Amino acid sequence: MTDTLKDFRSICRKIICIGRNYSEHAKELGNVVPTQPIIFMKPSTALVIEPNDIKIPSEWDELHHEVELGVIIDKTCQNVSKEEAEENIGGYCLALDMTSRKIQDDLKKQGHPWLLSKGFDTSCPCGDFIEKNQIDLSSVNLWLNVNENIKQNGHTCDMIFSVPDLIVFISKYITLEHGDLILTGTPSGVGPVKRGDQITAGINGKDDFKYTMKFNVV
Ligand SMILES: O=C([O-])CC(=O)C(=O)O
Ligand SMILES: [Mg+2]
Repeated sequence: MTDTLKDFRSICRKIICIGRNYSEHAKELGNVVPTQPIIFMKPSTALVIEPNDIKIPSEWDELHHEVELGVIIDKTCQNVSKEEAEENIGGYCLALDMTSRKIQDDLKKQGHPWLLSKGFDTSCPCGDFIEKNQIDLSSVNLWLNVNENIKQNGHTCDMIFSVPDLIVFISKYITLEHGDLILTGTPSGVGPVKRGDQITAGINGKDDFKYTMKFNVV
């Protein structure tokens, strides 16, 4: 792992996101559980870091919060095998996939891409680099509070497609590069936030490792 990866938020060239990777979340929005990963992207301009705010675009009233585990790619790779997948991971981060559910629903009905609903500026709040050895992929807890009320509390053991499976799938079609970020999907409990709300999110990893971040919604 090279040192520049600690600064992944400024070198990241692409953010690849997974949709419906937890069956409880697929069901809560009335979607079928996928049989292969659903992928979409956010532009790197979607990234926002503390102490900056999540900005709801002016014509919209609310966004949905989705807390997710972010995987940061170390080595540029294509066509990765399941055995090699782990070697290409440089570290992790806590991330939010902020979504205009109303816009996404309208786009879905029309069969259009989701980009506008999920790729606007500040739609990807992201925490600091987390060392690989702090995370055991089979037992990561992700949680999210809105105004001190718990809304999401999930475990990566409930992912439909594991992180290695996702790297195998994506790298078959898209070259993964140093600093790329993969958002691995949200557990259930997504819901609205409005201007004036505060989101606190956290990740609990190995050996009491804990990381939290806080964002105001404006
Ligand atoms: O908008 C959605 O429900 C798809 C998605 O990003 C997720 O499951 O994390
Ligand atoms: Mg998501």
